[in-house]
Amino acid sequence: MMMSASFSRQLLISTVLVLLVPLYVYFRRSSSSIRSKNPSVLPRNWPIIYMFPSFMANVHKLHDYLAVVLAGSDHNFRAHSPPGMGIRFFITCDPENARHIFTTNYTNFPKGAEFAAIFDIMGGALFTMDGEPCRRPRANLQRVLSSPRMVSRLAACCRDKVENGLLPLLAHMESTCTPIEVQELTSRLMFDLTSTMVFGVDSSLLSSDLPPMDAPAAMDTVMEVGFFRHVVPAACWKAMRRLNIGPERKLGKAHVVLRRFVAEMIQRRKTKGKHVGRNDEEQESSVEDILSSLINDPDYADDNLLCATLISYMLAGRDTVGTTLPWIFYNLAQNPDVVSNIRNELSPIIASRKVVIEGADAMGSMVIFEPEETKPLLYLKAVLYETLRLYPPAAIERKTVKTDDIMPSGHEVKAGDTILIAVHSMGRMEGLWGKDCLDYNPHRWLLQDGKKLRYVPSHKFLAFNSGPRMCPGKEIAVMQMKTIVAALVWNFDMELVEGHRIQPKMSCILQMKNGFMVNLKKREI
Ligand code: HEM
Repeated sequence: MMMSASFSRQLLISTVLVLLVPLYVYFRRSSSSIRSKNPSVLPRNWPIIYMFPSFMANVHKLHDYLAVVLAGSDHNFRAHSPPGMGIRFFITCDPENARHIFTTNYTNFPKGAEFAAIFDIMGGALFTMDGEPCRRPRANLQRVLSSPRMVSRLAACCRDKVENGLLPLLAHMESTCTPIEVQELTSRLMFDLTSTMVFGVDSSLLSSDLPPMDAPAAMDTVMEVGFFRHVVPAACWKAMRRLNIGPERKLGKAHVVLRRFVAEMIQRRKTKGKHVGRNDEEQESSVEDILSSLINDPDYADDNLLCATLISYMLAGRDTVGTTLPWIFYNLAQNPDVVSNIRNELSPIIASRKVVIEGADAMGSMVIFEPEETKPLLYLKAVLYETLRLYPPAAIERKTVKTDDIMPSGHEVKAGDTILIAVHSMGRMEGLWGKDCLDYNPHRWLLQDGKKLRYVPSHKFLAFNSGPRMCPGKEIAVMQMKTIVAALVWNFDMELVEGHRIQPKMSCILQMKNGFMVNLKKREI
């Protein structure tokens, strides 16, 4: 699943080379826009090459770099190209600006044509759409995802997968003293769960023979080359695509793999013999997966659009939860007190209901938790939110400006400007979260001795987006993460493999570059 070291190098080299060619990607600090509290942390503005050296020196740790720059510039930062080039960036992690962009004046800040071009594999799908055309597909999707039948089916699938896939596999690996790469495992798990949600078919990647991960690897490539496309001028990556060289060559192959995967899954779904699409009324009551809600919809008669849409839902479901889970376990491995608190919250459930997993053999019995049982748990939810505050999978949101506007922070933006909303930085600002903003502390989410979850508006806690395009899968994601984390934390102790370095990958999604290696030990309960 992980990007190979050579591709990683190739991506970095291509990024550097392509950035060196056109002068217009060089950032220039607009002196009037920065009211710095600490000018030393801001990118140095060199003659001719502008902020290019600072940018290149930090591109491998872009999110941390942006957090420092934004903390030093009152949460807002403007970067321009040299005069005449017409490239203007406004980078912000100011919640009031986020509210303006995502809600109050939402129609003035579309994702834009360049965003749609960067994610061309999802061309025409909801994810790349803007404005009024979103309304219908979004409403349809929300209807499907919130139907009681779908919700209970997804909960049952998740529970069964934990019981019959995840726990036995972990028990087996533990018994053979095999260190576990958590990110690959959660990627397999979430790929299977998301395939079931999207196609009604389990892709069975989470099994003891660890089958090849061609389609998940292709999805990772979409996100990694998407990052490349974001940071180099469009003309450059488009030329590389025409010539079929560098990262674009790898992306072309990934597109083929993903389209083939979708075609196979549709075929398997049909062969399964379920009623895929009937009359509206019957379909409404029988929707068990997203595909059956689309297959007879005239809006999706075009096979390319259907394929793009199904790929986008696979990415929305797998990438986000699959990326968040390793960060949760990474934080738990370093905070044993948080692990104890989770176990204390789970204990009363065990007292009232215990399920013994068959097949655990010498490992003894294991316990799972029903999604209904973990639903009311507030501390566990606080653990999820605290992880998403510090490690949001979509670390940067990109918008464009339709007509000239003034931000609540007082900054002017012009039609055609690009706005980057630094979601990752927003979770790390002292002014927003207090002096302990960098500490992992789930208690910050709790009130009244842990009896109430603190309300934080979505424009300040942006992990699930905000406004009309807020994530429609939030409740499902929370259910899945609670079920998985509860089972793992209750049944196993987890220890980081010594010397393993954790760092984010250069990607549109906040994956770990080297994965996350741990040793597991079955708990004696
Ligand atoms: C930790 C879990 C998750 C997080 C943090 C998350 C976050 C997000 C974010 C930030 C967006 C906006 C992306 C953008 O417009 O640039 C989004 C959109 C979306 N999410 Fe989620 N998501 C999660 C899980 C899920 C799940 C499990 C599903 C499916 C059941 C899902 C379905 C979607 C869809 C379909 C969209 C597109 C909505 C639109 O464009 O209007 N997400 N999500």
